[in-house]
Amino acid sequence: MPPLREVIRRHGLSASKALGQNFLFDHQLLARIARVPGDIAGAEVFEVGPGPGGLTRALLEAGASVTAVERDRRCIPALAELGDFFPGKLAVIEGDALEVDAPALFQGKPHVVANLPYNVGTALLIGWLSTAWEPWWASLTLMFQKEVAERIVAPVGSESYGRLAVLAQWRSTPRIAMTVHRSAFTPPPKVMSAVVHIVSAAAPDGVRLAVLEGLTGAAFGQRRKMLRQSLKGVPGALTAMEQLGIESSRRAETVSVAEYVALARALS
Ligand SMILES: C[S@@+](CC[C@H](N)C(=O)[O-])C[C@H]1O[C@@H](n2cnc3c(N)ncnc32)[C@H](O)[C@@H]1O
Repeated sequence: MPPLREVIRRHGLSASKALGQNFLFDHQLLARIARVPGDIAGAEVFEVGPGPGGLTRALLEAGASVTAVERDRRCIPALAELGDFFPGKLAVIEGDALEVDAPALFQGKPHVVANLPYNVGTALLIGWLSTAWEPWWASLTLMFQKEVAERIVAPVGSESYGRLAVLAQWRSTPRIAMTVHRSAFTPPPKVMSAVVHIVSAAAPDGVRLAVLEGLTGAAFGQRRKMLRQSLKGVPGALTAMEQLGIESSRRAETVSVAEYVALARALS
């Protein structure tokens, strides 16, 4: 296979700021990211935003079958060329990952792997955590700016703890698998990055996601306020808090994921 930098030069793939493009070239680093989901030999992988295909190569080299969605038309010929080295193992779809019906693309449960611009990555993550449960994916391995990764894994009581932490933790287990220095990217972004790995867990019984989201939206919408104030507008919340022994003078960031789940169950 030709070196990645040569592919980029030949296809004129200068990084586009508008598309949030920061490319990774370090072969060892890419191989480490491809190992985060575990042994993917023979497994299906859904890659979002392959760009010139650095991570795609690493996933294919690890033995996966990759279906990739890329929005930048310029990258498609370079990805097709990569596919020629792994016959039958790479399918590329030109399109917007926010609009693609991803579950329909797979027979089994794919591992999802993505290095995306942060706004797109967060929107997709929220969608992937909000699907019917058990989810259609086997695991999520996603690059984020470090601060967003910290919000996903944040423990109760920490500054980063909020709606995203509760959504990511109430029926799945997220962890930061590795941090990635900004200098690893071309061009380097302003901030550090981290790879988050998420596997699903059993959903707690009797809890509706919409109710949980309503609660956390209200509570963290006014995170400095006491719960008796911030949850005043959520029907039944104050009574449920009392029944569950959750002090109404507490603030949103002191309420654990299990306590939000118990409250949502009482209101579901
Ligand atoms: C940060 S770059 C990463 C490229 C490559 N995966 C790497 O690690 O070097 C993000 C990629 O996502 C693509 N992208 C951005 N928004 C997208 C969207 N909504 N759907 C699909 N791809 C998108 C960009 O064109 C770009 O190729």
